[in-house]
Amino acid sequence: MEKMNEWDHVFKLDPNKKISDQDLQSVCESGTDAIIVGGTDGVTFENVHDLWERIEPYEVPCLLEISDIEAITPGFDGYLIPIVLNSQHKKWLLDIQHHAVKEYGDIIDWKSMATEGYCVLNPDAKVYQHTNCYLPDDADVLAYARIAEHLFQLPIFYLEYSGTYGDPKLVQRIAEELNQTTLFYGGGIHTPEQAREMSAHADVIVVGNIIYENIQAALATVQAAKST
Ligand SMILES: CC(C)=CCC/C(C)=C/CC/C(C)=C/CC/C(C)=C/CC/C(C)=C/CC/C(C)=C/CC/C(C)=C/COP(=O)(O)OP(=O)(O)O
Ligand SMILES: O=P(O)(O)OC[C@@H](O)CO
Ligand SMILES: [Mg+2]
Repeated sequence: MEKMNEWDHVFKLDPNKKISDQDLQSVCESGTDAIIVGGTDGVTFENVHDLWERIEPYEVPCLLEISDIEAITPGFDGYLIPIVLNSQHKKWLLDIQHHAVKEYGDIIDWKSMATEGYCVLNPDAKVYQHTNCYLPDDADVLAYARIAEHLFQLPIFYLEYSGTYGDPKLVQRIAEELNQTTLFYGGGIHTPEQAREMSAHADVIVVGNIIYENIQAALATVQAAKST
């Protein structure tokens, strides 16, 4: 499995969105530490496989964030398994994962898997609604971070604001708390200033939607994160 604790910046590509060959090349050769392929809806075996085939020729590590068991495609450098800590439904915390392991446990290469403890903080995000989250206050988030590190010993705690820029003070507070668990921050990073601000606290920043809106702005986040 890739050394995620050495990363600063990753791009997240949504298999359900179109990207030109030129933009994909720019993303893959940007100097980002890795590409994560993942999205909440419309993720299929076909669109994941198609995107993987286009990224595979580049040197950048490429991981699949599994959101649908039907879309698992072999060949990725690693696989990220989300669990949504602030979901109100056990389905998104344990049941889907349990079903997958019960079905495929004999063939899983455990070394290529890493679990992400998501804490979703934007009520307007698709993932928030899809996984039936509630909005935790700062004390709740701190407790989830402590559970991630000390009780579950998760490799990744993911502060997810998908679609909107989050609260740097909260990210700072959570970063101060985590030692072993790698802190991912994702959501609304559109400028080098935002990339720098969140990189000052989070171990890894995740840049997603801006790739599809303004490729030059997306690319500018890489150096910003790496220079912090
Ligand atoms: C060949 C090979 C590698 C075999 C492997 C064997 C195998 C079957 C392993 C499976 C192991 C396993 C335990 C799998 C679990 C599978 C699973 C379905 C887990 C559920 C994950 C989950 C809780 C999904 C919910 C949604 C979620 C958290 C998605 C993450 C992506 C995300 C937040 C995207 C951001 O949203 P976006 O879609 O971009 O939103 P916008 O469009 O609004 O931007
Ligand atoms: O798409 P954005 O808002 O950049 O968020 C990135 C990532 O955290 C989404 O899962
Ligand atoms: Mg997205």
